[in-house]
Amino acid sequence: MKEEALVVQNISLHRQGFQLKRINADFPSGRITAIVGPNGSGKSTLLKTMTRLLDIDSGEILIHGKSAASFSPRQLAQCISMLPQTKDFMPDLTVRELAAYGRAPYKKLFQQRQTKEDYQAVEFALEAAGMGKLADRLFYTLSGGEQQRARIALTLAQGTDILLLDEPTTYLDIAHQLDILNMLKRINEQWGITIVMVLHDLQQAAAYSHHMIAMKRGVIAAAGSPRDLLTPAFLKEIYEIDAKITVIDGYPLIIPTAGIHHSGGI
Ligand SMILES: Nc1ncnc2c1ncn2[C@@H]1O[C@H](COP(=O)(O)OP(=O)(O)OP(=O)(O)O)[C@@H](O)[C@H]1O
Repeated sequence: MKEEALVVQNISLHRQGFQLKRINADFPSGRITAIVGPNGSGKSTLLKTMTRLLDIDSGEILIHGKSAASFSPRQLAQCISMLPQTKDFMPDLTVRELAAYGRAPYKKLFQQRQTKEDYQAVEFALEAAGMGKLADRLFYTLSGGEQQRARIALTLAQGTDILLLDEPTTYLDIAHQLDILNMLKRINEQWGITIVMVLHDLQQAAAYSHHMIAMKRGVIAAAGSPRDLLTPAFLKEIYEIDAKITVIDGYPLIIPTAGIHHSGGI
C-alpha cells in the first residue's frame, strides 16, 4: 500500500459564509502535491486546517497515520512547516537569524543558546534554500526572489518532513518562479520531503507536481496525476474557460480558445 504523509478524512469547517465541505484528500509521502482552484475556493483554508491554524468542525486529519488532533502544538510544528501566503513581514534580521526562528519548536523553556542540532539545521536550511552566501545579509535588503528563498529557509530549518507552501511563487517574475520551483523539486528529490503547494499557474502546477488536487467552492472537485487531471473538460468545469492543451517537451501549455480579446499578438 502507498504510504500517505497526510490524509484528510471527511473534514468540514464553517466560517462566516464560507465552508469546507466533506473534504477527502491524500497527500502521498515523499511526493509533490499541487493544490489548484479558483480564487476563494478554499485552498489556503485547507492548508491552515492541516497545521491546525484553523480548527475543523468534523472529520479527521492524519499525519503519518496519526490523528493531528493528538499532537501537541510543539509536536505538530516538528512534523509540518508552512510557508504562509503573507508577504508583509520585513524583519530587521539577517537571513541566518530569520532561519533560526524555525528552531522554535525545539527550544526548551529559558533556553537561549542554539544547540548543535539547531546550528546544523539552520546551516542545512540555508544551503538547501540557496541562501548560504546571503546568510549574513539583512532580510529587507534582499530582492523579492531572495526574500522568498529566505522564508523557505525558515520553514526548512523547522526540520519537518512535510512542507506546506501557500503560493510560493506569487509576486515573482518567471525566472524567479522557476528558480523557486526548481529549488523545491530538488529539496523533494534529495531529501524526500513531502511538499504540498498551492499554485495558481496550472502549467507550472502540472509540470512540478506528482499529484494534483483541484478545489472549487469549498469542495475537492478533482484529484489525480497532472496528466489525467489537466484536460479541456477540467478547465471548463473548474475555471469555466474554453481551452485546448498541448504538451511540449513534457511541459503542458494551456491555450484559451474562446473569450480572448487580443490587443495585438505576436
Ligand atoms: N478569517 C476569515 N473569515 C471569514 N472568511 C474567510 C476567512 N478566511 C478566508 N475566508 C473566506 O473563505 C473563502 C476561501 O478563502 P481561501 O483563502 O481559503 O481561498 P483560496 O482558494 O486560498 O483563495 P486565493 O486563491 O484567492 O488565495 C474566501 O471566500 C474567503 O473570503
